[in-house]
Amino acid sequence: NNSDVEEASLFLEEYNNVSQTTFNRNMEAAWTFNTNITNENQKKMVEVQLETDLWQQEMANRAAAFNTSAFNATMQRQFYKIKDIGTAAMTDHGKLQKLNEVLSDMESIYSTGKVCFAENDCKPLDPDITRLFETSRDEQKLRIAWKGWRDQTGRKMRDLYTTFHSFCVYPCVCVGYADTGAYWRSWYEMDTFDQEVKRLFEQLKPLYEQLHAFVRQRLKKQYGAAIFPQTGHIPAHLLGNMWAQSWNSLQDLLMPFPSKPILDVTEEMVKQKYTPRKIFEVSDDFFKSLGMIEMPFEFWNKSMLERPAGREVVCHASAWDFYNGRDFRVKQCTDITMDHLSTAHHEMGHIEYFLQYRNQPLVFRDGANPGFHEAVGDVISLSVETPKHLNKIGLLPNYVEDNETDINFLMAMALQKIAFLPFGYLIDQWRWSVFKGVTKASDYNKAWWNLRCGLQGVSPPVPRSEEDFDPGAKYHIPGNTPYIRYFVSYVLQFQFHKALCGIAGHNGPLHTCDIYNSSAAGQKLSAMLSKGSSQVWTESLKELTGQTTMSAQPLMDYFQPLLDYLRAANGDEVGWSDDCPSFAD
Ligand SMILES: C[C@H](NC(=O)O)C(=O)O
Ligand SMILES: [Zn+2]
Repeated sequence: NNSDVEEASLFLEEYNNVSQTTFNRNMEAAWTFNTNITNENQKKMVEVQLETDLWQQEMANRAAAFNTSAFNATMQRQFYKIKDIGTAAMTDHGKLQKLNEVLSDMESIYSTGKVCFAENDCKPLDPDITRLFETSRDEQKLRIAWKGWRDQTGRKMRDLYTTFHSFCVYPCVCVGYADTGAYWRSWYEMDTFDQEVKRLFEQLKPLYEQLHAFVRQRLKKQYGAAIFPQTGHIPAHLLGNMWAQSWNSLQDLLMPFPSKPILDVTEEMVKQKYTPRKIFEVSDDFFKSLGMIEMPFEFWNKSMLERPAGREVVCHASAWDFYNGRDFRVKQCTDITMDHLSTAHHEMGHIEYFLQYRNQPLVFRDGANPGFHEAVGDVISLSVETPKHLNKIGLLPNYVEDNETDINFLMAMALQKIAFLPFGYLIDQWRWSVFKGVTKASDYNKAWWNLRCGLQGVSPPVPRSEEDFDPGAKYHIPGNTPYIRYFVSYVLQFQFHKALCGIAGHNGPLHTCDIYNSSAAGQKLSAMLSKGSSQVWTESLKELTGQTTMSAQPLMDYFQPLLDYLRAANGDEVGWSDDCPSFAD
């Protein structure tokens, strides 16, 4: 085959030109469906997706005709990525079409799901049911909504997911991999990746157990011990979130020192008449303060920053690269809450990454690994959410710093970051076992609740069975978006934060650091982001932090003062038993 470097360069040039228009067209069709869910838009998206997959197959086949062994590392990496196209490699085009249809059907069921409290009283997840979980302390109403959401989403997807699943086990359609899970893990370019995340999870478990014990004890006071199972689990509908994945909306119940000012600035945002646009301008301002790239004209012109009236949309927030170096958008049904301020930073972090690597060859316009992409915005939020910064931008007017507010702040951050860890870890534990064929369709829900009970210490508030399909009630399962990336991000973002705080000249504990206005930090971060996926992520990590491995140490150092407080407050009432209460066999 062909080892001619000249021809190889011409092929890469052609690929980089044609791929921009091919992927741009694909993103536009997906955007049209995501911002207006209709049968016609769904059909069009599936059609364009198939055409894009087939184009990728053709390019992969042409790339395979080259012998790259004598090419330089960058060319070799580009050829590798052009050939590494996952499920798009499926040669049975009928099956490929069916796969894309099943996925879009599940996405549609999830995004149009509503919880009905009465005949003509049905509410969507965003904003209504999300607000209910954040603000209601009515256990019965929460239980109805918890069950209703799962009846209207997961329960309706079980057969579709079983069909999807049949495409993803061995012989995997992702050419060259044992199954789809193996393909997804390959993006981390280390064959010990699953052991690495397991090691990190075990290392962080003691922090989670202490937080879980403290929250359980407070919630028992709030709701009475009678509705808590003897096994030590926390009923999942009481944790302020539809999936019990972040507990920060319970701050009013959980502050160690309740006499001090509350750190949830939602009320102040509403009082100051914040709009969705204002929320994104606050985030844009932070990136500008670091000397990074500000949001371009198209971003403000073409994003969907709030839920439109009169049509169905996919409300789960996401950031979009239209692969032409100019057009980048966020789609978010923004509500005026602190959680959405944080989400806006998360999504804009993706856009900043797109902007930083927009001149890379197309196959390098990606995160160094998927966890990097999820971490960018959250790193900025670690500065924004400090009381010092919230005070600076006028959202926390009467704030006085002392030891008690310090612990309160760490508790607020732990309810976001520590609470998330087992959830961020378990979703792909479940999915990888499904893709491997270890978890069969007949055990989907049992395997799910074994993980939810075992790792997260939560229990279902109503009995579950294999009639249900609770994984389908979480966006990323019907959306087929890998999830371990968020667990990786929650570890990496503290490593990034520690490094950037050092560069910004911060003195004192990590949790008081705010890198706002530090052009030195901005330059260092930009330099790393601009590399995209052109080099292995350990090189990118080294350029930013000096380390070449993921480390939970910065996260643990950040929360150390809280851990000391929790250990003293909890005594030995810590942990839960492995058996899963109220799972009907
Ligand atoms: C943590 C994850 N974030 C995201 O999807 O952007 C979630 O919302 O479940
Ligand atoms: Zn994200």
